[in-house]
Amino acid sequence: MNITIIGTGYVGLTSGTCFAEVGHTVTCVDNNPEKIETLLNGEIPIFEPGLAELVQQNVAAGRLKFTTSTEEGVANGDVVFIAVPTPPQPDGSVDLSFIEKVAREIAQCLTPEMGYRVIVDKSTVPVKTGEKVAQTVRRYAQEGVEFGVVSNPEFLREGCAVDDLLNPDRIVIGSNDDQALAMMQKLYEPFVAPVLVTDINSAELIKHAANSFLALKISYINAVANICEAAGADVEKVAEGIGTDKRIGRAFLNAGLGYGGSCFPKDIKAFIAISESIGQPFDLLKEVERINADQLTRFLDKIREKLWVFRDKKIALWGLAFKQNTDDVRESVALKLAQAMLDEGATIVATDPQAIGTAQRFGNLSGDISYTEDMYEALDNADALVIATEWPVFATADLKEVAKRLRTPLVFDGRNLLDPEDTQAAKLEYEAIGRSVS
Ligand SMILES: NC(=O)C1=CN([C@@H]2O[C@H](COP(=O)(O)OP(=O)(O)OC[C@H]3O[C@@H](n4cnc5c(N)ncnc54)[C@H](O)[C@@H]3O)[C@@H](O)[C@H]2O)C=CC1
Ligand SMILES: O=C(O)[C@H]1O[C@H](OP(=O)(O)OP(=O)(O)OC[C@H]2O[C@@H](n3ccc(=O)[nH]c3=O)[C@H](O)[C@@H]2O)[C@H](O)[C@@H](O)[C@@H]1O
Repeated sequence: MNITIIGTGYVGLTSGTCFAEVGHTVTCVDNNPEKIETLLNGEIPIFEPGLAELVQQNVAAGRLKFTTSTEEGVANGDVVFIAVPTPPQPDGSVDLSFIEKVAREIAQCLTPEMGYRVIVDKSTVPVKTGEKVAQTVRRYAQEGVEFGVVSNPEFLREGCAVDDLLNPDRIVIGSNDDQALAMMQKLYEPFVAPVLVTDINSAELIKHAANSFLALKISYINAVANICEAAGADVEKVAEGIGTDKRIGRAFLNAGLGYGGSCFPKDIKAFIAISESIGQPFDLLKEVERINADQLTRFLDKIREKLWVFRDKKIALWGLAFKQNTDDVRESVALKLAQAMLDEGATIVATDPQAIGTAQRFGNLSGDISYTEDMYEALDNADALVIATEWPVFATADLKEVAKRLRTPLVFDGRNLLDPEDTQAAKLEYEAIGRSVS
């Protein structure tokens, strides 16, 4: 099928490329000319494992192209996806101005001669946005234009987006229009995954409910971790003990500094605002947010307790990205932690396998911070090592080398990556999350 994706960011570029990979012909549109220029030059504007190769192969095969022209995109696509940002407003509700603008732009490019078109919302949007998109397109399109609107939320995780897209747990398509649903089912035929067909409102709600539930799991285990600390238990054992129950599952029970990233913080805020706006306040999610914010404060207290004061202390910081396998630093807890330590006068030498460049460009950190590609070099003469992101390379660090390079052998592990016994063997003083047993 011929499809178009409007918005060539994390979601648009990765999903467009994966649609091309399974045989569709895809036009990716973006109104940022530098981004399109980069892609036309064969470069990828983001780090996502496996993506660069797939983009190259599909461009070479003639199934994937890039343009800044929405008109060209709409002319080429029987199915037109919207994958533009839905950022939070100061009160937590969703700024839908990007979606509204694209709906108008699509409407103005449609003609009755094009025949029936499907407009698909892939961005994460509040329930009932599809109805608004349909109204807007109808209002701005010529008489006689035929179209259907679908909600097809995206569940990919950054860092494993290609695999999540090619092998999804499920595909959700929601619409009140049978012709649109039939076209979407055909589009997804090459994927081996259960397809859940719903009305449009339910599909939109599934996305916010899914992200909120995952965030809830994280805050739940973090609250349990704090109880473990006070009681002298090990949260890793508790997570294993509850996670092996199939009804609960071990995934997303990793205690740590809490969730960050461009999605969970904004989507939880959005779901709180949506539920309030329709008269059904979801206060449980406010507690999820409170626990999440507390994790950072508690961790800082823990470091302060050992160091006494941050001023004139050199901290080796392992991790800048909001999670492993990405260069994305949006809403990264690692950066919030770094800024808090800098504010108290610490000197930081930071490292990250992929996110040094993005942290320098977009992190807005102010204070005495420098960066090194070499995670061991960061440790030289430092008063403590602080681990803030769950990169596997940190989990397998040579702890003898860590102990040798640090000035004082203090390690604060904000992601429970290291084995307490190994740290003991290396003569490191080790603090983690919810692991008070020695
Ligand atoms: N990043 C992620 O892991 C996931 C994001 N989502 C959702 O997908 C949506 C998009 O997120 P990202 O891809 O991360 O955003 P992004 O910021 O990486 O990409 C959005 C792109 O849209 C472009 N754009 C904005 N207005 C445009 C217009 N009028 N015409 C053409 N292009 C336009 C921007 O230039 C940008 O390149 C959001 O609603 C987000 O919540 C959903 C699942 C996963
Ligand atoms: O809507 C979205 O944008 C996406 O948001 C998340 O994906 P992502 O933000 O890429 O990353 P996650 O792997 O979910 O991690 C989010 C945050 O939670 C933290 N986390 C995750 C898991 C865990 O057990 N503990 C924990 O603290 C991570 O460190 C990270 O800061 C969801 O997992 C995706 O399904 C969803 O599509």
